[in-house]
Amino acid sequence: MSDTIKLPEYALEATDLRKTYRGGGKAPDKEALRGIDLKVKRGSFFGLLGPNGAGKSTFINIFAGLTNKTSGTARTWGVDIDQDSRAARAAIGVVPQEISADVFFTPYETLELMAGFYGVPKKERRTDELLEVLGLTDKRDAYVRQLSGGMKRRLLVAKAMVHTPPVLVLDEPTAGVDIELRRQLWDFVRELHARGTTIVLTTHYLEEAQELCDEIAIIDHGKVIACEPKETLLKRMDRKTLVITPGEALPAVPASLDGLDAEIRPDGSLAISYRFGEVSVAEMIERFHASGARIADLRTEEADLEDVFLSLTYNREDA
Ligand SMILES: Nc1ncnc2c1ncn2[C@@H]1O[C@H](COP(=O)(O)OP(=O)(O)OP(=O)(O)O)[C@@H](O)[C@H]1O
Repeated sequence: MSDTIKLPEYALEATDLRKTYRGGGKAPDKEALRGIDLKVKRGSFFGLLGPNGAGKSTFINIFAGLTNKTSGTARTWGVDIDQDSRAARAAIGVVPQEISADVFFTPYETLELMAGFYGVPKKERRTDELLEVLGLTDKRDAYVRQLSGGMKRRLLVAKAMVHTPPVLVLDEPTAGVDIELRRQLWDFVRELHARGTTIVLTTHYLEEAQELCDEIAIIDHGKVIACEPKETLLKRMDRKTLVITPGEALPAVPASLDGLDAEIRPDGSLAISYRFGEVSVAEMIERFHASGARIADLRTEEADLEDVFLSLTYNREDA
């Protein structure tokens, strides 16, 4: 990107984006996106989370040019996909969820074909560099069908990067990838992000999103139910848990803790869930001691993304 070009504030923007899949035969229509408003800031590492069938892939596929939207607007790198679909597509690389291998080509040929498809001039191609950073150099001339699942997935990442797009979208990139490969993949993606690529990631591994993303949106039943910086989202769960390991096994929750949300866990520890500012840790300890029991150990637990996710997506009324 040249410095003289004004960079957009948002890498992706969706306004009232809707998608209804028409049911064939007796199948009913499916409203997969029900008015999505979402902005992904340029330069962010954005997590798009949601339960199965929430609409994440549909959302991504509209930006990738693989699915037609029913209504609403979508802009990639400031370009409306209806007004200039070619320029919009050139700004984005999508690593799809499904592994569909081009079995008759080698990784090298696959990347060269893809670069040709995007109109990347020969001297600007990065085929060997991409194979190298994704650990595929020694498979450069093998048939793709001979690659392992993890290698095929890395080839998909390389394919999405041939035209050096400023926005890279990864749809469930580590499903079925072993820990070592997952780490390599994240190192690569982190490096891209550090060099300025905007990353949008969908994942079922909430720990992964919690570790990597700085901004998180949660989609459920085709609607955005939360979109905020990760830290803000985590603060929504202002509940903490005080976990006391008693000196001796407790037969029941001590009466001195009446009124508090306390339970004995299967491992024998006593867990008191409390809202920050509602009751102090000192008071809880004092009340525990008042029962005559001893404390062998003590710790607190904070909410993580999984708690937030479950509390937001579980049993929603408008679902
Ligand atoms: N081609 C299609 N025809 C009809 N319905 C579809 C089609 N593609 C997706 N759907 C439906 O649209 C809804 C959203 O699907 P989508 O794949 O976007 O969800 P997702 O959040 O990506 O799910 P997952 O996490 O399981 O990948 C689902 O109910 C799905 O069954």
